Amino acid sequence: MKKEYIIYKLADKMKHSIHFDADLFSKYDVKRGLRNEDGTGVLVGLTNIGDVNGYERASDGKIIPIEGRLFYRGYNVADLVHNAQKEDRFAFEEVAALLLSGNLPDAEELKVFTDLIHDNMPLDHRTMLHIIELEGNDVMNILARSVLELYTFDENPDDTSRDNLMRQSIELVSKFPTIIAYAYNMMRHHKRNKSLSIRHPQPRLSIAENFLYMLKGKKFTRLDAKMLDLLLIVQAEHGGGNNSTFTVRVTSSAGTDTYSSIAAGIGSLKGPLHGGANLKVNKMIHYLKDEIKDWENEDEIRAMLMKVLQKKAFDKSGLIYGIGHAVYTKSDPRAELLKELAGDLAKEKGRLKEYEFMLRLERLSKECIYEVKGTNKTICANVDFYSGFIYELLAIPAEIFTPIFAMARIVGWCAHRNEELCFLGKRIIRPAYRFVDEYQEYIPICERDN
Ligand SMILES: CC(=O)SCCNC(=O)CCNC(=O)[C@H](O)C(C)(C)COP(=O)(O)OP(=O)(O)OC[C@H]1O[C@@H](n2cnc3c(N)ncnc32)[C@H](O)[C@@H]1OP(=O)(O)O
Ligand SMILES: O=C([O-])CC(=O)C(=O)O
Repeated sequence: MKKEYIIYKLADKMKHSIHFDADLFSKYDVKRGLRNEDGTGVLVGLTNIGDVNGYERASDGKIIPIEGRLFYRGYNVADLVHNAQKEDRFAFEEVAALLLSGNLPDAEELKVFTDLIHDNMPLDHRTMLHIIELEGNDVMNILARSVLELYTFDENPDDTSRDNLMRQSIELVSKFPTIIAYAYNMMRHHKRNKSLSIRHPQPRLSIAENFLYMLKGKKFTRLDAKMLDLLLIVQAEHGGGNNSTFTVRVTSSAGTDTYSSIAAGIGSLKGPLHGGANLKVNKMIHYLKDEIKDWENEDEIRAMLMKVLQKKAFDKSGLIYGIGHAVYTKSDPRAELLKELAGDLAKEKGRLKEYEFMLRLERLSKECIYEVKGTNKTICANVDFYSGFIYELLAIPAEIFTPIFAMARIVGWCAHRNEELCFLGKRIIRPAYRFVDEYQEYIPICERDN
């Protein structure tokens, strides 16, 4: 047998060994995807960090859809965003301090915390050299690789005491923007022959400004940086159950080091059903803009969306990216905030026609999903639907849409890791899988005929 053939042979056998009768799930009361029968998440923990509200329960236990609300340490995120806008200041650092510590910092604490972030933004020259030397073709993978490497340069990497965890958390929040900006610039240089710029972070700039500066020098406005700051705030945390944060909690519960756990979270966030959806939305919108001749013709839009849902168009997954959510029903509060911002920005940049096309797509996608899936769950646009459009208006390249999500979510991941490792009564996370195949008698190799 040829070596190449063994791959196909093993894969073919695997095809038969991964089949389960659909009725086995209900027979054994399996919580597929850790979901209850009504689609809500199985309760697996307690947290003091984020609160994601997407529905209420009627007295008969049925779900009542509501407008979504998101709280960080008990504060409504919409209030945090609107106050930052009203006071015309950058607030991602303040939100990071709040999420990591549990308290809104006072002016002195915030200043010292921000100074500490600036101190930690530069990379060890070996990390920087490895980003340049090893190159790479995906910023999320380069980010994960660089985070794993930080273990080597940490003098106390395995210590899970509270002080050490907080030090590591602040260092990670500080270093993510630098790694992402350098990784992207290196990739651009390598893949597109563009000049390579390594700009050092500047001490008096906010994280959002510093990131844009490291990415593209002085080619950004204060308004651009304020938009990015708001995007970072709304993506910083989303409870313990979202796929990447849960990954961080699961790996942390085994007692592994911070860098291994965070690298696992990055891998999860990259998935197109989770944070990677922002890149998919961007590609999907470009595809639809090219394929649909008249952006105002609802029949034409509907027909194309139906093709997407029937796996005949776009990536043939049958998904309309940026629509649907595991918790939210009537609305994702982050999508609502971003929709408003996208409208203002589109007007300013003369791209209202595209914005109106997005609004139309959002409305018609929901209608088409109801029609095709026959689901009675109320669905809405999620945070990823409008974030990519705003990044594009800010001239941020698509390759770093998901990495920017990671730059924000590193805060939530660290807060949850620290909670998982420090709460009294913690347990290693270990759910169960029921074996449903047949038990076999061992067959000596000379008697097998495959
Ligand atoms: C930051 C974030 O992670 S936000 C989410 C980003 N992800 C996306 O935008 C990807 C597109 N959306 C989806 O895949 C889903 O809506 C998820 C993964 C976000 C949530 O999944 P679930 O909670 O399991 O979905 P839900 O129970 O509401 O789905 C019911 C049915 O509608 C389908 N559905 C839900 N959303 C979509 C969608 N956007 N396109 C097509 N079908 C959809 C489901 O596949 C399911 O169909 P099935 O019963 O035939 O399998
Ligand atoms: O909560 C989820 O399942 C996904 C999500 O929106 C996030 O992580 O921001």
